[in-house]
Amino acid sequence: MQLEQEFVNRLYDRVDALRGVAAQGVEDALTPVGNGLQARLERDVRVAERSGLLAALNAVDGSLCFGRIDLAGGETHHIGRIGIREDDAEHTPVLIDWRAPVARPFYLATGHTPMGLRRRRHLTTEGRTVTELHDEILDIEDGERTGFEDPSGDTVLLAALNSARTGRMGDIVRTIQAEQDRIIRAPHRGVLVVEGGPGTGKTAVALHRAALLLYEHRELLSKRAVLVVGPNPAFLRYIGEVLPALGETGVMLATQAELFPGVHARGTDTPRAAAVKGGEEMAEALALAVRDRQRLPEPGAPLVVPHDDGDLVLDREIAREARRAARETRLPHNLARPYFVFRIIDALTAQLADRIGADPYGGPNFLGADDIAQLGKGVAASARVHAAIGELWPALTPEDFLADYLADPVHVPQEHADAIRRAPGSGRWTPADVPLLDEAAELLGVDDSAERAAAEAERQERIAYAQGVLELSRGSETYEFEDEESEVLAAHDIVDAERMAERHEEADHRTAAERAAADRTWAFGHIIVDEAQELSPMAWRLLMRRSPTRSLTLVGDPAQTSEEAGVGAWDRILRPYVGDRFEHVRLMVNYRTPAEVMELAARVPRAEDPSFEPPGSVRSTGEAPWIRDAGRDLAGAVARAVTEMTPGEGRLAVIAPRELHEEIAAPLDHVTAGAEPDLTLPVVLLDPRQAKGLEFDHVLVVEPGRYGTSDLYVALTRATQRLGVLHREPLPASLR
Ligand SMILES: Nc1ncnc2c1ncn2[C@@H]1O[C@H](COP(=O)(O)OP(=O)(O)OP(=O)(O)O)[C@@H](O)[C@H]1O
Repeated sequence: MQLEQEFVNRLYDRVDALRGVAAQGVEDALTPVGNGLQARLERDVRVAERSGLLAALNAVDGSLCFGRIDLAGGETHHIGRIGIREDDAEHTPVLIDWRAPVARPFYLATGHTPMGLRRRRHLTTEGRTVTELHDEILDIEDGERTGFEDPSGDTVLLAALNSARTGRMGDIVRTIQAEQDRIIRAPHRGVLVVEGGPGTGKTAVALHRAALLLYEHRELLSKRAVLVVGPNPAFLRYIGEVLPALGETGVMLATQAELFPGVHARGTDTPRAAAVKGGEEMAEALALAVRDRQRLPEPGAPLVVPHDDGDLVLDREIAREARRAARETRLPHNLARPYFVFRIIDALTAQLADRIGADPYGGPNFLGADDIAQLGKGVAASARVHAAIGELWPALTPEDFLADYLADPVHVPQEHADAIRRAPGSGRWTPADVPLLDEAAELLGVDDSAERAAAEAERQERIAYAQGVLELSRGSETYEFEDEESEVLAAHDIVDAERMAERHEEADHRTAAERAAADRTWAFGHIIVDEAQELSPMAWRLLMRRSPTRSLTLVGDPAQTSEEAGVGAWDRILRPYVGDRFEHVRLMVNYRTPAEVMELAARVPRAEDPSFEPPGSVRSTGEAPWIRDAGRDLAGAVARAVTEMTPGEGRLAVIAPRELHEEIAAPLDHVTAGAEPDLTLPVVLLDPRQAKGLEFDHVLVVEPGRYGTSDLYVALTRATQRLGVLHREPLPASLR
């Protein structure tokens, strides 16, 4: 113990030194470096790099080192959250990053396959103090004993599983199990589907896989960022500290509702509406609806546009020809629009020229090319002409287009249209609208020609300015050199005005994750989707657009699926995007829910599928879950149960249908509830959907008769210790 403590002391000395260097580095980098643009740019890069290092060092404080492996040859390696090297010429490793290949036997070695190890040691620390050691002998021949032998081999794992919950998920680097390690390190670069029942560590594994990918492909991924998509904001907050604790910060966490920049979708849909909006058919329906917005005047009813030189007649033929030409470009609606506009203006100009310059005796038109160009300018400048064009081929934003579409949904069966119809201006965007907005944005495209023109104008201005600077530098040369070959290099010799202007453009200092959050067309380096079974086909279309390289880890459990639009079979989801080039792995051991609780929970899916088998629990508590009739006073019964179950340490969740929340919360002190409850408080009130992916020491499920099968299964599998069920209404058959 003493030796390990000395090692840990040395380690923290080194960390403190590194932290000092990093902090100094940031400070140095922040001090002014003169006006040189290159120097400024380099400084910004240094600040970003060094503060990243500083953040990583700060994040991993506490249980920095958690393991040691002793090799048969006598070598030993300490394993930790990040790698640390000595300040010597060789940069000798002192602490091995858990992700490094050298660390792998720590997770995989067994008595059967010792992988060259004699011994594996788990170090438990509190702050910087070593409090426990647990050794496993992996070489049976080895007679040496340390006095810290752990005959069961899983004391550290069980302690982690039994520890009180904090309301925030922790990392599992100390105790990653072999089946999990294989998934975390799966070399597969494409789509990996991780399936497993409740509590099998799917989320933990996916996050550690992200950390591993960031470690192995740092160069690429720190530029492209990793996106983690989860089912709700509470869940994202619950898992939000795992990657920073592993020293990784280049990650964007988002729910579906946040995946269209500029829109925060807080509205709600009926389950039916969400299902329809999520259906594949919507892609085709929206595409057709966009085409519908490319109109022609009715036959025999041309648009007549008053113009200084006489009325212009925009008839069906002119519009049809312009529309054909614009559609032929195959560009999105807004980008094809200029082609439509030009054709119409040309046709109307020709019409005007014919009228004005026509020779009454049938000779050639009187007007020359210049006259016609002049007429064209007049037509192009006419607001009325543009208004008429706008009626036929309007410039559309995704938001306006979708609001119009939802007011009167077309190209879907009548009953679907009825389910999603929404009066214009009523209601807020919903999560199910987000993939539709994204689809619309794809179909419409952004005609940024105006902004680009403005940007170009600004660039020209900068060039002109730079030109001025260069002229000045020329002017200030000494006369002696004026007529000779200059021997002095001046600014204008090295840079031309354009390059100088470019250098003046402001560098973008945001992190990749920040830039990604603001950019709808961002291509992420890797995407993790938790509770992936919840996503609709339309949501998959959105995500696949954000992952052109198809580098994804998908996590899910079909038995916990609740959304009507959720697609059961991975194959059906993925085939359109990657064919059969995806890997599918399963986790089989439940680390969360004790066997007693699982036995009860499994009755729910089994009522529908008698062959259903849940994952096996790794531990049991000896405490059976209870089911009680609450009598008349449900809220009172809940309050009594809460008092009885509230842990000294740890967290209790009351899971109840939303419509009962007000009644239940009334007699409870200090309960947190609502759309974004604070999971770090001792008692939290959730509806079944909010409970997805979360876990608590104790769980009280209220009125289970009102839940769907999968929601009830989710609710019953959230506890790490005790489960109680309270009901006033009849129980579902599976729990009777
Ligand atoms: N190897 C491990 N060591 C310690 N704890 C672990 C390990 N694997 C999983 N756990 C713990 O088990 C619990 C369940 O893990 P996780 O939430 O990742 O499961 P899940 O499969 O995503 O569950 P669900 O589908 O029910 O949401 C977490 O507290 C996690 O930290």
